[in-house]
Amino acid sequence: MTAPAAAPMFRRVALIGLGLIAGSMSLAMRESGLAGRVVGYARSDETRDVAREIGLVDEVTDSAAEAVAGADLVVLAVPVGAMGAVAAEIAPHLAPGAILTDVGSVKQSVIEAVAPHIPAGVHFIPGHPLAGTEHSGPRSGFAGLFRNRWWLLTPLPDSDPAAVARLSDLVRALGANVETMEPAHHDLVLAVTSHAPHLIAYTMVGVADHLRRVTDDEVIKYSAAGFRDFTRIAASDPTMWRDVFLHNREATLDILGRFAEELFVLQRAIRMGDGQHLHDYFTRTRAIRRGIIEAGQDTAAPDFGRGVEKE
Ligand SMILES: NC(=O)C1=CN([C@@H]2O[C@H](COP(=O)(O)OP(=O)(O)OC[C@H]3O[C@@H](n4cnc5c(N)ncnc54)[C@H](O)[C@@H]3O)[C@@H](O)[C@H]2O)C=CC1
Ligand SMILES: O=C(O)C(=O)Cc1ccc(O)cc1
Repeated sequence: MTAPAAAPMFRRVALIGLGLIAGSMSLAMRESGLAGRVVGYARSDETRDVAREIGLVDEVTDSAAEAVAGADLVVLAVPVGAMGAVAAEIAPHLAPGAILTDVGSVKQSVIEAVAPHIPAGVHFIPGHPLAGTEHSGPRSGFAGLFRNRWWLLTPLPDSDPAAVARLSDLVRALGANVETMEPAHHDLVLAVTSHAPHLIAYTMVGVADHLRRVTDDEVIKYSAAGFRDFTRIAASDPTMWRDVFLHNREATLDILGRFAEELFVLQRAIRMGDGQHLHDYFTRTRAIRRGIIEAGQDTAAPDFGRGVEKE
């Protein structure tokens, strides 16, 4: 539950894309009266139909232009590879003085794709909630998604501080903690904490899938906790993650290079029977986990058991 708001912070909020993140924003904003009206648009008929059926927003429009007309807050919540095209489509219809933000997992490429389309007088403030699950689609959202999670904003050098403050207030009202960051730094940090780990999980599940044939499905039957955690991550939306890797290429490749080097060192320690090295290494990594728990930032997403509903 988010805290009830005395008065709406935005008169009309337009959500472009109606999946996990937009749906969760809508549910949280409506639950606590943060928006006068929440309107939404998604590209596929099926997603719009589901959103209407479950009452995800106050109104589902049949075009992005209709959704953003008169909105004082517009949120782009589509895969990062689609942000530029959506921005070009809505740009002529944005109201002067509106705040435009996005929730994409990558920041530099989204800024490059979106900013050139945005008319003067509209405040573009890129953002990224560090909150999510492996589920996607209009049925996957829930109001509590952002509670106690970070929401990073990467304002542009000429961003209006009053608009940044207004968006920060909304994000806090959704239950999140706000921090501002340089876009390039964001992309490097997220490559370490989210993007490379997702690729490693995808790879591990792929390896197990290959092995299935030789182990007669035992890797599935006897799935222990470690592997199950990987399968949760590797069930994440293929379109979203394809776009993340293609649009945070350099940072992800840098981190994966470092990962491979470390892996070789550990492989060698195993081959050489160097138990001291392994023990020292695992002692250091355990301290990192403990630090995360102590900081109250255990972001392990619970399994909400929702089906994956694609657009
Ligand atoms: N899933 C997660 O855990 C998190 C995702 N993000 C970011 O948030 C954004 C949205 O992700 P989700 O809500 O998880 O995705 P989702 O797959 O649940 O929803 C995406 C929505 O965008 C719509 N869409 C796709 N292309 C479109 C286009 N060209 N025009 C209009 N609508 C279009 C789809 O119909 C769908 O409604 C992505 O950029 C992702 O990187 C950020 C934090 C966490
Ligand atoms: O489900 C998980 O474990 C996540 O890591 C969710 C997530 C996915 C992508 C993001 O950009 C932020 C958070």
